[in-house]
Amino acid sequence: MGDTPMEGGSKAADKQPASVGDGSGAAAREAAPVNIIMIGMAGSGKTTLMQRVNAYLHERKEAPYVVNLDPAVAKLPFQANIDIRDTVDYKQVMSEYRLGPNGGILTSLNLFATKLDQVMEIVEKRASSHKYFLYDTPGQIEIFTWSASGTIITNTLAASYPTVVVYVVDTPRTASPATFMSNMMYACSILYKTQLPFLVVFNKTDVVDDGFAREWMSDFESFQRALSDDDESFMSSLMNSMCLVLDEFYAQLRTVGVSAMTGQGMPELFEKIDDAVKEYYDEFLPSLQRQIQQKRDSERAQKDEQLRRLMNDLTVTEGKEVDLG
Ligand SMILES: Nc1nc2c(ncn2[C@@H]2O[C@H](COP(=O)(O)OP(=O)(O)OP(=O)(O)O)[C@@H](O)[C@H]2O)c(=O)[nH]1
Repeated sequence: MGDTPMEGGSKAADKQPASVGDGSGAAAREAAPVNIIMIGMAGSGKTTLMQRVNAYLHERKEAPYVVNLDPAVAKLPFQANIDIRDTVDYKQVMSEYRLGPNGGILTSLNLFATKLDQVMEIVEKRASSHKYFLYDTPGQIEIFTWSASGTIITNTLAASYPTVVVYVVDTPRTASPATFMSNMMYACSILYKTQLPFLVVFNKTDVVDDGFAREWMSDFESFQRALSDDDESFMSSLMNSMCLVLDEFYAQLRTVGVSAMTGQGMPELFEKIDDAVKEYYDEFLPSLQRQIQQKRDSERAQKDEQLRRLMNDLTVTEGKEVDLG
């Protein structure tokens, strides 16, 4: 098992990660790369979308930098610049620690996270030559979004450069009100957990158009009608109440419909990503800077208090008289 995230076979330099700075200058914002983290249920089309976005950006002469964070993926349809599988052997982790598939993915991710400083060094080196950095994550969504290592990876990326979470939805499989609501609640929980600029991508629109989703999110009554068509049970009335809760989530939510298969919706996807980057600078970054400042202030206050106590405890004592004769 390698212990160093590899990039084209070369070792990362021994440097600290870059910082996004205060992001105040237009030129600095323009020059900063953008991290796009693909998250979604198994089979929603993350990997296919990665491949499509990769091809689209190549066409735009903006070749992205691609990072695979799924240790268990058998075959990638694209060339990853950094691949977790080059650092951690998922099958070896499973047998060495006697783990099942999910435990194997989680432990592989934990091991990889211990080398995150090296990843960030590579990212920093590549930041001037790539506008977009794409991150594919495991289909076992909770392993990335609810694990300490997933949080460390996400927070480290977001503290360094503008970062957008792209939540991929399998549109044909969410066309029933119950599945739609469950998926949106999941999306809401991920937004709440990461607190990052967020974009819901309704994928597979070549199979089912995402018009129904847009209508349900913008018109509460149309969703209620769909619910009552569905059934009249307790679940339906529970979903009615939850729908009210989600209404506020929808009001702020950025969505786009795409087909990773045909490429439909790619320009619109990037318009929304640009919009999410703006939110990163306008809201996320100032809030992050406030948190950092508060942490520093509280650490300083703690140190001052320790010093004050130390000084209070100080007393001058007179020793025994020494006979110099
Ligand atoms: N029709 C259609 N099929 C799609 C689209 N995107 C992905 N698929 C299909 O959906 C299936 C799952 O796609 P993947 O890209 O492997 O999904 P994933 O989310 O990466 O899956 P995991 O790795 O299990 O998490 C594959 O059969 C894809 O061909 C799309 O836009 N349209």
